[in-house]
Amino acid sequence: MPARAAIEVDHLTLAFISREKATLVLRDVTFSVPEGSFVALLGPSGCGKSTLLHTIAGLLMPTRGEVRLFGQPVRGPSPAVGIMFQQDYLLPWRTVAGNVRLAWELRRERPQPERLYALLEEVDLRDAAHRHPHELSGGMRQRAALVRTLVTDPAVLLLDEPFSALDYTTRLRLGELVHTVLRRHRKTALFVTHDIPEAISLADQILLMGRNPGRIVASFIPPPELAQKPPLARRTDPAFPRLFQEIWEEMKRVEDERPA
Ligand SMILES: Nc1ncnc2c1ncn2[C@@H]1O[C@H](COP(=O)(O)OP(=O)(O)OP(=O)(O)O)[C@@H](O)[C@H]1O
Repeated sequence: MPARAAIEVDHLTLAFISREKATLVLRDVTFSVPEGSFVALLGPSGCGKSTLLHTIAGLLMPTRGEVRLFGQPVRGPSPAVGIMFQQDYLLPWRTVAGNVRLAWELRRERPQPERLYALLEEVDLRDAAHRHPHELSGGMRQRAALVRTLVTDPAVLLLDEPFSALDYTTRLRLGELVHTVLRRHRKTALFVTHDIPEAISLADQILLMGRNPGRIVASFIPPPELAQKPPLARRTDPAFPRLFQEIWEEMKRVEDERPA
């Protein structure tokens, strides 16, 4: 039986309206993300990827169309959604454990120390639980942010370029780790990136957006021999450069196109 849709974006149009003008940012965007899958959103700068993520998170309201989570229309922020950003937004005066506990505090829920330490263990941060953010590397900080996002058990994760501030090796390692952890916890993820290899190495499906206005222009599904491998192993599979080439051709076309 096919997986049910965790996220449905249904003919979504969004314009930012001020007293002077209306800026159409997203036009008629339609796609769905099956439960438990990892979908990457690629597209040129300014095409509306973050705006789309914020709308799915219930932080922006559609001008037309609808977003649904597990069949329910999104009317505002939901506990079913966790977000990870490029910046970790850790509070400098709190320890790693204290930052993670904040996720429960904001929801007025009782912290669960066992769950906290199990997740820290899973991302190899158990020994850093009582350190402050300034004592951590960039990769450790993002791992702490991942635990803070996961600890309240959201079904859906929205990841807005969470690795882009990291050095290359850390970025590859963290991609592998996030993929493993999200699979293990059966999370659904929508992941924004500018990086085609990153999208191919992580995703079950890759959506390419065009701009002016933002819309979905193409969708790519990695072949099974690629999709069944973990992220780093995908990069050395012969199918990898073929898919890269296919996406790159389409991306060049999107980058060069004139406003619609
Ligand atoms: N509050 C706002 N009011 C007016 N325009 C906005 C607002 N927020 C974003 N925009 C515009 O919407 C467009 C899409 O922005 P968005 O940040 O979603 O793009 P993006 O694809 O995530 O870009 P990048 O890849 O550079 O992060 C841009 O042209 C931006 O200037």
